Amino acid sequence: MTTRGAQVDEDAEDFDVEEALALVNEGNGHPSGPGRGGPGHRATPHPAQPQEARHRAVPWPQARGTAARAVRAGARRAPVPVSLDAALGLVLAAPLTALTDLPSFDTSAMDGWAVAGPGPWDVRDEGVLAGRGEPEPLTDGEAVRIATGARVPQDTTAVLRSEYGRTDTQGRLHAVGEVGHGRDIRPRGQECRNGDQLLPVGTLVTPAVLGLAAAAGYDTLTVVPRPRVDVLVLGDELLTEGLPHDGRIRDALGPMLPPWLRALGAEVTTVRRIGDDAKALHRAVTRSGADVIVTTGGTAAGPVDHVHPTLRRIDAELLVNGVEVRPGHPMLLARTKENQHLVGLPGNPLAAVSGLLTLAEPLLRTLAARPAPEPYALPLREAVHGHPHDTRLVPVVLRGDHAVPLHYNGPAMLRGVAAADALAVVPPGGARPGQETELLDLPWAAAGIGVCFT
Ligand SMILES: Nc1nc2c(c(=O)[nH]1)N[C@H]1C(S)=C(S)[C@@H](COP(=O)(O)OP(=O)(O)OC[C@H]3O[C@@H](n4cnc5c(N)ncnc54)[C@H](O)[C@@H]3O)O[C@H]1N2
Ligand code: MOO
Repeated sequence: MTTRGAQVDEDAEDFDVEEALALVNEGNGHPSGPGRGGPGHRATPHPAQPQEARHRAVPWPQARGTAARAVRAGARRAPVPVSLDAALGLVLAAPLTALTDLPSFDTSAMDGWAVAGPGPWDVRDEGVLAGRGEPEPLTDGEAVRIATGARVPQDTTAVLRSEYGRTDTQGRLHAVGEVGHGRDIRPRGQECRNGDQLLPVGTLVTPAVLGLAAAAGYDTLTVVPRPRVDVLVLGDELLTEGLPHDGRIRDALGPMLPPWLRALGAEVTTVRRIGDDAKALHRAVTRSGADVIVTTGGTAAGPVDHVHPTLRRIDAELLVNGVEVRPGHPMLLARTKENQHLVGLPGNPLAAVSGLLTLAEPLLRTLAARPAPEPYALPLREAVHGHPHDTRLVPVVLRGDHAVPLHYNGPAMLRGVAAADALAVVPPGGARPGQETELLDLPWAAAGIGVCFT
């Protein structure tokens, strides 16, 4: 569980960078392909379970694999050049190739004197500062005061640090100790030559990448744009302010999903609350130009659960119709148009988080060409009850080398996940204390920086 790289659809090879992105990201083995079910994940329903409720649900690893591979050729947005400050968190669609030598001139690495030949040296009156034009060449036996970062004059043999030099009464400079040839000079091209590839296609743009790009002469970077996501929040019972009253509750998903989706690489283009209105849902889905529509609620079979009927009405292709995971088993993934997918998150808030990480995360990762997070496992500090047949996703905090399960992990609760660092993937049947358990990092814990939330 240690390889890194994005799951890139083998079929999505339609623009130049696709092949390179696939090469960069290949071999990650995550999320699972069809073969990664692992022990305990069944491809068929358990005989003890009601068939009609479960017959279409697929094992959790399979659902993630399907979501990662759902993107067809051409569905990813074409690469665009963006200014450096807009590139953070995106993925390079062109290699970062040095536009200059780095350093671009022989540079003093220290404050002191540039010297030519063996000492003692006559010291020039005027020193050399960083950011100035080409200084006069030195002649043998000559020295000049120089600042860190300044251009080293031609024919300099070394830089003598201030603390290693002393001036005699005649003003001549002497070295304290040896001054090796080339000492404390950063030669032009030491880090790279103009045209060297610094970073490949598929690299996530981090703050360090921005710094390197600027140093190497870039004003813009060519990146894979964020997939556009429309969020549709369903439910007549939802309030957008104040206290719950009269059977109505606060909408927890409207505030939670947009920043989380951004953390997963999306550009959230719309957040709409459309109640339990089948017509409004149909209109919103058919008019959406987003790459991905995320709905919340209405996935089950209740009287006002309009997601499935709407998908049938528009003849959408159901790619995942229920997942053997708790919470969140009614989650779904559909292809609504050639280049558009819909992720149906269940309305219970922790079930929605489960759907976000199970279906939206791999789908958005592929669309954004992002590298997959490196899968990892830690032992659990306490036993976790399992579902008899389904995977459970349980909020945990990471303490030392252990994952500590949190309480308040019911499907309608966010109290556990709000305090969590990760979700533990608890296999069917549960996990013993000390059992190594796969962890899905939550964006705020994994990144440690604001990259993902920009
Ligand atoms: N007969 C059955 N009923 C249900 C089943 C089942 O298997 N058989 N599954 C249950 C499970 S599990 C889930 S999860 C929910 C999924 O239901 P929906 O996706 O249709 O969601 P809703 O019914 O609209 O809402 C469920 C629950 O969540 C609350 N909710 C909805 N949206 C929000 C929001 N934005 N913020 C906060 N809370 C929200 C809503 O009020 C409900 O309490 O179905 C079960 N039923
Ligand atoms: O999907 Mo549900 O959250 O298991 O209650």
